[in-house]
Amino acid sequence: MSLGEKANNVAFSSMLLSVASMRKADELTISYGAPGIELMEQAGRGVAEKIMQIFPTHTKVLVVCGPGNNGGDGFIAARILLENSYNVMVALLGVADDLKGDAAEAAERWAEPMFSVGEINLEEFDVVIDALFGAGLNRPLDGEALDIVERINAAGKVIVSVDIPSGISGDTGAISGEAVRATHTVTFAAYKPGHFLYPGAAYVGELSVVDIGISPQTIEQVHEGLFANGPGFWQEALPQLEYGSHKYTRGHALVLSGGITATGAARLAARGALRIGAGLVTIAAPPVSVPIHASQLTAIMLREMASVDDLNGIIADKRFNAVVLGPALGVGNGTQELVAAVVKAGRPIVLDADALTSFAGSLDTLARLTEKTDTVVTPHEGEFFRLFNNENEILKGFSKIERAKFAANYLKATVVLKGADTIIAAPDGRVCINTNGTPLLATAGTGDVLAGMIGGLLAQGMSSFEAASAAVWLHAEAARNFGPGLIAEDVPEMLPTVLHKWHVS
Ligand SMILES: NC(=O)C1=CN([C@@H]2O[C@H](COP(=O)(O)OP(=O)(O)OC[C@H]3O[C@@H](n4cnc5c(N)ncnc54)[C@H](OP(=O)(O)O)[C@@H]3O)[C@@H](O)[C@H]2O)[C@H](O)CC1
Ligand SMILES: [K+]
Repeated sequence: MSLGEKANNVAFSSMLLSVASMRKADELTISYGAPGIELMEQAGRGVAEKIMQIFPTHTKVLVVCGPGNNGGDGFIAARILLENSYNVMVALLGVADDLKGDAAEAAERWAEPMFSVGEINLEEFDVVIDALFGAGLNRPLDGEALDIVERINAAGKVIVSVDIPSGISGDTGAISGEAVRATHTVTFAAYKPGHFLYPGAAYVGELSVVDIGISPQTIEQVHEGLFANGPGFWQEALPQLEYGSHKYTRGHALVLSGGITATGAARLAARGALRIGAGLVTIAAPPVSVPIHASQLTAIMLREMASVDDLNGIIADKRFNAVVLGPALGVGNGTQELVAAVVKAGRPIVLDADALTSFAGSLDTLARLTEKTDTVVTPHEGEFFRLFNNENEILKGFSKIERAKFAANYLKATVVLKGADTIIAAPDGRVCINTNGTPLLATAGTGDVLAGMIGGLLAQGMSSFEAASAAVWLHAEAARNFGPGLIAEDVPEMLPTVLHKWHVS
């Protein structure tokens, strides 16, 4: 696929750029002959056009500009709005004479008066454009910078942030002191990780990206393997139903069940695997649990598993081509042995919950297993800490992305580090940041469903990183489609609606 085609391919639009790679893209584009002020003109125009799309010309707009190129974008946006008969004023944090380079040129092109942020009464305006800080934020806001951000937040106006809400780190989403709570954020060329990582994700408001003349080739060239999760990223990798499909071509997922008081988790996982499209799903359960399952299963099949030998007997059948272990399986050596048996059989596996906690304190034992077969592990923060707390010295100060990458490399597995901003990290260094997280999922059993959904996609032959990314996004989308009152049992049943809405098979 040529880069040009790639640019149209939605997966391309999923590429995220770090602040450093964005700066490199900027420099490369300028070195190819596009003057920086031209990029700034297009950035400022993108912001102005967002305002003109939403607000009528009599809207009173205040552009608050910072001391750098983020402020430069603001001057351009102000001039273009004025040229389109908008009622615009500009307030500057700092001194116009200190402006340098493209920002100074942009200020030159704003031929109207410039006020200081101290002179401005925010009450007089309808919309505030936050052009204070963007990629160049390098320390917590204080003094006048903090004061104007607090005043902007307190004014209760519509706020459009340029590139990233001022005070938010473009790379981590962390807040430096305080940050602008934007209604809209307009960014350039590509989204940044800080747009999707909390708390930043809660400050951006409605997010949009505008092309400022940085070519797909350049973006591809500086891209460091960071992706925004969504259908655009994995849609092409999803198993497609063909006329020749029959249940065996759609794979056979096996879910291991816990004891008599903990059978629901396996049924939730199994249902998730079936609904996401696995042709067949079987639960392997200890004898005491068999009658419980038998009375509640219909399309999902059931096998008795009294011992590891029984499990070996079951997975000797090569048609079982993905295994989900963990949901309420029990914590201890028994579970470690079940994991070892499935690894020996060489099938793709999903390790969740107890299958991870059983290895707390013996991370290397787990790593020696997970490196042997295609593995997805799905820890939430607590399980992650229990597994990696011996590595705490190394991980101290690591961002969420860096922790997920460390774990993926350590385990040679795809790591789904769950949370409001779930991170999916592949052993090869690629990282996918989820973009549709919802607190609706904070209810018992939704993690079991997710583990099953990943297993169901692995059973259909999808590779781990894409399968985990697709399952995470579809799982959250199903919850969003259901809405308040969601319980785990509802998630699999909402999948058909989501799969249909997003035209995925
Ligand atoms: N291709 C692109 O991405 C383009 C981006 N554009 C815009 O440029 C900004 C980045 O501009 P930059 O000048 O690098 O930095 P900022 O404008 O974000 O910050 C300005 C300066 O502010 C100072 N600073 C940083 N943090 C603080 C703080 N907490 N309090 C006070 N001052 C702060 C810092 O200077 P110092 O000398 O004080 O360190 C910053 O340099 C990007 O976000 C886009 O909006 C281009 O316009 C188009 C192409
Ligand atoms: K900003």
